[in-house]
Amino acid sequence: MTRERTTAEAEDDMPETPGTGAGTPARDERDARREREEAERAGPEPMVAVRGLVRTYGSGPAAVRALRGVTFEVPRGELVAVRGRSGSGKTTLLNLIGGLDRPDAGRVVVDGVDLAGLGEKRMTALRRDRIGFVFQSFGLVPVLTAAENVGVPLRLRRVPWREREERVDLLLSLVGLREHAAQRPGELSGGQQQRVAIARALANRPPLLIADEPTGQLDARTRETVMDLLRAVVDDEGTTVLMTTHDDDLLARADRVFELRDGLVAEAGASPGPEPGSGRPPGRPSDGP
Ligand SMILES: Nc1ncnc2c1ncn2[C@@H]1O[C@H](COP(=O)(O)OP(=O)(O)OP(=O)(O)O)[C@@H](O)[C@H]1O
Repeated sequence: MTRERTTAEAEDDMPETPGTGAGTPARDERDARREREEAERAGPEPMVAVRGLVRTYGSGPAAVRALRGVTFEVPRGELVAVRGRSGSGKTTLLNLIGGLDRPDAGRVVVDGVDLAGLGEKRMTALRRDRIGFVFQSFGLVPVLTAAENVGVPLRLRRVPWREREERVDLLLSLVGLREHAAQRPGELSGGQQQRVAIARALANRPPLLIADEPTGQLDARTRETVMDLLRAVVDDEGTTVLMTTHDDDLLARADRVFELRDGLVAEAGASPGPEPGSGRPPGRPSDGP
């Protein structure tokens, strides 16, 4: 396939004139333009870009090298799963991407923001506004009702009462729990609690939802509902979801699966029904990279 020559490529073929050599302002401008054009050709920037991530716990002979140079990307609008044996570093990886922990080396860019450049205040704001977290243990406040739990992130952002009520109502409908709005976590099943946690994570309309073993504590039937919900969050809400899981059924519903092994990551496969033109082969995730 032929494509039109870019301005930078056309300029490259032009004879050098005095004053346009390497290191000159004209050359710098040309390089910058070429980078912009390459970025445009490469398409939208990923929701998450991780480069050479290293995280070691402790030091000396007892040191645990949880991540030894992890590089991967999470494209926007996909349900992406990370799997790996217990202790392979999945939670460590999510904590670094979610800004809950800092790496020893490497880069994490979330929604175009390089986390390394953020102080604690801006990191907190990024976590609040751009990332929703869902944990295996739900993390709901026991004394608050389902509706109040979902409304917590909105209160933190001082969203006015009426707008808050509307958003909470919409979110509880989305997760199928409108009828349970006034119940406290202790009065809900595990699957219902996880759905409240997902609704709460979506309260601030984060572009990225991070979920650590979201179906880990659930029985088969409630797992199904939560899996449907995560798929709907991606397909209907346009949210990007990055999750860790051991659950084969959930892995099969992911658009992309990465495997963490020996502190490194490899793409393990894609689920059936790739997007037209994505070039990804159909089929369940393979057993290894
Ligand atoms: N705070 C910590 N201090 C010391 N070692 C840690 C700490 N957190 C994790 N580790 C170690 O780092 C390695 C990776 O742990 P991590 O929790 O990221 O794995 P995981 O893949 O999420 O495991 P699981 O599936 O069991 O949750 C493990 O060997 C673990 O023991």
